[in-house]
Amino acid sequence: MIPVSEALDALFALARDPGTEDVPLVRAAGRVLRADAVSAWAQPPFAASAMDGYAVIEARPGDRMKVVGESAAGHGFSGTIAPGEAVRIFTGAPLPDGATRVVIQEDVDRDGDSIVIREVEGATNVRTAGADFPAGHTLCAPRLLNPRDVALLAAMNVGSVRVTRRPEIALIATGDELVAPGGNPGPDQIVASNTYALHAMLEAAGARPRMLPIARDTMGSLETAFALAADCDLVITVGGASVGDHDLVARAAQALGLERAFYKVAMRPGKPLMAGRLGEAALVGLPGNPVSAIVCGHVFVLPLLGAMLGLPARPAHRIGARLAAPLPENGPREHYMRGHRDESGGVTVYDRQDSSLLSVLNSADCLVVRSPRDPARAAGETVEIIPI
Ligand SMILES: Nc1nc2c(c(=O)[nH]1)N[C@H]1C(S)=C(S)[C@@H](COP(=O)(O)OP(=O)(O)OC[C@H]3O[C@@H](n4cnc5c(N)ncnc54)[C@H](O)[C@@H]3O)O[C@H]1N2
Ligand code: MOO
Repeated sequence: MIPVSEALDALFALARDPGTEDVPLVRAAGRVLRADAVSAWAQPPFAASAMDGYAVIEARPGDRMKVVGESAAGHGFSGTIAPGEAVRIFTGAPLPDGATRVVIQEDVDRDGDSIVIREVEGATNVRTAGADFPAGHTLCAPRLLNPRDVALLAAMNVGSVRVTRRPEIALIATGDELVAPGGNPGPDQIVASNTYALHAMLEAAGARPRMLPIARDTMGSLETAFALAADCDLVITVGGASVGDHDLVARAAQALGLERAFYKVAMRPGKPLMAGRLGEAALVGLPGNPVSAIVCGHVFVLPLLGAMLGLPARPAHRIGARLAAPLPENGPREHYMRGHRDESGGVTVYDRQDSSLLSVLNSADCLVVRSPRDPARAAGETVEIIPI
């Protein structure tokens, strides 16, 4: 058994770049930017009014000015303003040449084609050219693009971006006992569940998961499944990873030339995790117990996907949290305990931690990480959690 950190490093070493593609901006959120995006222009590109009012060259209360034209958003004033003149102006409109401030219309009395200034604020109500960002402003790669990035890229007049291609990831549930959800389980059968969680997690994290037919516990069925996954960047099997007579995944993969990186990790749940390289693809063999597979999804598969996408190779993000109830001493394996947080952020772990209990995982909102042999912890102590 190897420690979790070693297993993660071995997984990162298996990550290969799936290449890049260009996508229009409406498809960019959630993708990883791979080429710096540079703005060819400044924003705003011209000095603009921040308010509706009158553009003037300085002003004092009591000044009377002649209104010589109008500047609206999209239709500027073409002339130059002179002392004693004002231009009617609206929010977002270009500031006329020569103007230095905008007096808001609430502070002005209009009298035919003249105005009389009643009050002058401290603010000029002018957005200078480039006040938001200058020409050359750059969004640096690599970066996981969020909706705010997309807005900035749009303002930068970037219509499409170069991003990492979505890795193709095969999901292979294995086991004679499994039927797909909505099917008709026989007397000794159950419904495959964890591959559905993994599919959702991978899709949300930027991959293109491919749910393959459930493989039976035979070498032939497993080899067929691997053949269907031959063009994938990553192949994930679930189940058949342990030491039982019907646990054939490693044997089938080895027959196809698997170069194994590791087998068995000192963690709970997830001990019988296996990984290696199978042809051009990375292979991760997850344990079958539903909670084990999903915990390994958070601890190993999502960080591996992040590395494949070109993001920094790092473990699942952990934060500190206060224990709302005590914890017993931990055993020899790193433990990822299913827990939940109350309104004040205090964490309690569930009494039942068996790795078959999906209903407990479903109630949980975090994994409390216990290092090997972590001593008993009192309520109020801080522990590390992975929000899920
Ligand atoms: N003698 C030993 N037995 C076991 C050990 C061990 O060290 N020595 N390890 C245990 C641990 S820990 C785990 S985890 C499991 C992992 O076993 P496998 O990866 O071989 O998984 P299976 O035996 O195929 O299935 C385990 C369990 O999970 C159910 N399952 C499998 N796939 C799915 C799926 N896609 N959706 C829902 N449920 C699934 C399966 O029916 C079993 O109940 O081994 C322990 N045994
Ligand atoms: O490691 Mo198993 O994944 O404890 O149930």
